Amino acid sequence: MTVSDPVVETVVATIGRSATEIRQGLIGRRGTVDEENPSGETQAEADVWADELLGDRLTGIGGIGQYASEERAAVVDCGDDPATTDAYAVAVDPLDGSSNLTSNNTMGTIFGVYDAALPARGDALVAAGFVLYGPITTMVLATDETVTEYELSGGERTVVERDLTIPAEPVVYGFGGRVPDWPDDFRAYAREIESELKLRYGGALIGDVNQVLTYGGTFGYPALESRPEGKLRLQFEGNPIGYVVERAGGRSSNGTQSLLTVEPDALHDRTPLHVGNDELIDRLEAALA
Ligand SMILES: O=P(O)(O)OC[C@H]1O[C@](O)(COP(=O)(O)O)[C@@H](O)[C@@H]1O
Ligand SMILES: [Mg+2]
Ligand SMILES: [Mg+2]
Repeated sequence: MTVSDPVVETVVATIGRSATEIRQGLIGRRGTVDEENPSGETQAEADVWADELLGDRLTGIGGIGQYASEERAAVVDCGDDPATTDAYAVAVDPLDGSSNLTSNNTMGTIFGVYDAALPARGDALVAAGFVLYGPITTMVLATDETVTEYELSGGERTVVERDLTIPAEPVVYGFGGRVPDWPDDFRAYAREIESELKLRYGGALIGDVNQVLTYGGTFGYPALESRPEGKLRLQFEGNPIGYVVERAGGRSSNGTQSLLTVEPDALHDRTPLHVGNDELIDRLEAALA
């Protein structure tokens, strides 16, 4: 099943084909480099390598005017200006959860295709999705039309689930950050959820969100006492994940409003991030109000 917009389809196909190579290329790239990314985090060799690989390929696609990545300070202009033409901008988190390379746990690649110049609001997304490097490599893709899950193998993208929706009955939850660093109102909400749902936390947003999409429930990386702005990045993580979960029938929130309506100030802005079944996100917002 292909996407009807040919530019979006080319982006998705390019990321799908690159995923097999990225997965293979992780071998021998589990160390860190002596550099920090624009968020001040130590880069893994694989972060830098995956960003270069995706950057080279995505900037060459006709109809793509900007490329931005969690691993680069500035937006790369690579075609017409998305602000004034119908070119799109692509933003990626080349490797999400790359600290999991050390322990050989799940990681992902996140992407968003924006019909606006970056940084942009999430409601300017025309498509977003992620690759999950689990026991098998899968992709979840959301467009205006639907959410689809694929298996990726040998450069092929095979549909495994059409019209993916979040199950109505929540089962799992995962919350990031250290408990003593959680604000009191979030901690009180978390205590309730802990007594209702089953804990799943793997340290890669993609792995944890995919469990929520599979079983129902919620994932949150809240505002912390030490970091009120949260940990995750709006353009590269919050917007695309919020878009996928909302398209799948759930909700996203920064604590007070949909992630897709947050006005960005800068490319590497962070945000508290909450996604999941709508009644859980309603409860979260009520708890933080
Ligand atoms: O180590 P912590 O604090 O649990 O943080 C885990 C979170 O950080 C991240 O690893 C950040 O993503 P990156 O690896 O792309 O920087 C998320 O995937 C994950 O949800
Ligand atoms: Mg990430
Ligand atoms: Mg990353």
